[in-house]
Amino acid sequence: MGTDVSVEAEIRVRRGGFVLDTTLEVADGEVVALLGPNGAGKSTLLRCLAGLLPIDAGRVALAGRVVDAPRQGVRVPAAGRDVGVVFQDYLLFPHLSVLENVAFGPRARGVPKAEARQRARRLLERVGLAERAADRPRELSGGQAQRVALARALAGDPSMLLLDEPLAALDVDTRKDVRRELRGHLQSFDGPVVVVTHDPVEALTLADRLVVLEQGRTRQSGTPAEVARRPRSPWVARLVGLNLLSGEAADTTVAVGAAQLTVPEPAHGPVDVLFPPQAIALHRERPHGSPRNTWRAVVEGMDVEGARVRIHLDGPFPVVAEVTHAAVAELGLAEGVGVWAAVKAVELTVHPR
Ligand SMILES: Nc1ncnc2c1ncn2[C@@H]1O[C@H](COP(=O)(O)OP(=O)(O)OP(=O)(O)O)[C@@H](O)[C@H]1O
Repeated sequence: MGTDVSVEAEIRVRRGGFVLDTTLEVADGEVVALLGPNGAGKSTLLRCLAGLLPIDAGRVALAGRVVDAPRQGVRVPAAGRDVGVVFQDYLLFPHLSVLENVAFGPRARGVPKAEARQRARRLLERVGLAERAADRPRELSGGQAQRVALARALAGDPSMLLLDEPLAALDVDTRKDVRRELRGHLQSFDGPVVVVTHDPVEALTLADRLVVLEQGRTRQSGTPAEVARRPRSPWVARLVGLNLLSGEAADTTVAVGAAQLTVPEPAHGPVDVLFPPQAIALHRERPHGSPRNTWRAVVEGMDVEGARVRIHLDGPFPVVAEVTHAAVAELGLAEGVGVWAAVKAVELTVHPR
C-alpha cells in the first residue's frame, strides 16, 4: 500500500497459553472486517490497536504515528490514540442522558460544555436520534443504543474506528436494518475502520476487505468476493464460502450484469444477493418445471473439500457450486465442460447496499 496506509500493525502478544502473532494494514477510508472462530484472537487484536492491551513485540502505527513499539519503549495509552471504539455491550453510562453520553468524550478532553453538547446534538441527528437526546440509555432499544454508541465513538472526531461485534446484541430483524445504516456510516467515515464480527453476512456486506484470523494468525485476507469464492480453510469455506453477487433490484428481480435473478422478497436499488454453493444444482440438460433461476455455465476449476467438491463456474456471473464426488462423475464434470446451473429463488437472500 502507499502513504495512505493508516494502520500498520505488527503484533505479537501472549494471553495465557494463547499467542496472537499477526500483521494488519488498513488504508484510510477502508472498512476491514476481522473474522474468525471463537478464540481466534479478534478481540485481542482490536484491544491492541485501541491501546487497551500492551503488545509484547512488534510495532503499531496509526496515521503515521508509532503508538506501540516495545523495543523502543514507546507506548501511547488508549486515551492518547485518537481512536473511536464501539464494543458489543455498548457500555453507555446508565446515569447519563443520551446527549451526555455522546458529549462525554469531548468533555473529558476539555472541550467546553456548550460546544461538546452542540457536537453531540449534531451526531445524534446524524444517527437519527436527535429526539432521544434527553432519554436515559435504558429507555432505548438495542438498535438505538448501538447508534448512540456509534455517535459517542464519532464524538471525539477520531482518526480511526474500531468496532467489536457492533450488532451482536440485536435481534435478527433489527440487525438487518441497523447493519444497513451502519454500513452507510462506516463507508462515509474518512479514516480506517476495523470491525470484529462472527457473522459472515455482516462481514460480507459491511466490509471492503475481510481478514480471517485462526489460532492467532492471519489465515486469509481479500475482498469479500475473493474470500467467498476462494476460501482458504474449511472454516472459511463453511462460514464465508457464499456466493455474493452485486446487482440492481427492481421488485423481485435483480439485474446482475446482463443477467437477471428472481429473488424471494421485493427490493429496490443496489443490493447484494447471497446464496450458499450447496444451493446450486447442476444439470447436463436445461432443467424444466420448478420456478428456478437457470443459466448456462462452464466449469472453470474444481477444489476437493473432503466429501464435497467445489465447482467454480464461469457464465453470466462467477459462482461456486458444491456437489458430491458422485455428482462430479455422473455429470462428467471437468474443466471446460458446459453445464446448466439452477438455484431456487427461496435460496437467495437479498441485502440492500
Ligand atoms: N484476559 C485474558 N487472560 C488470558 N487469556 C485470555 C484473556 N482474554 C482472552 N484470552 C485468550 O485469548 C484467546 C483469544 O481471545 P479473543 O477474545 O481475542 O478471541 P476472539 O477471536 O475475539 O474470540 P470470540 O469470537 O470468542 O470473541 C482465547 O484463547 C482466550 O482464551
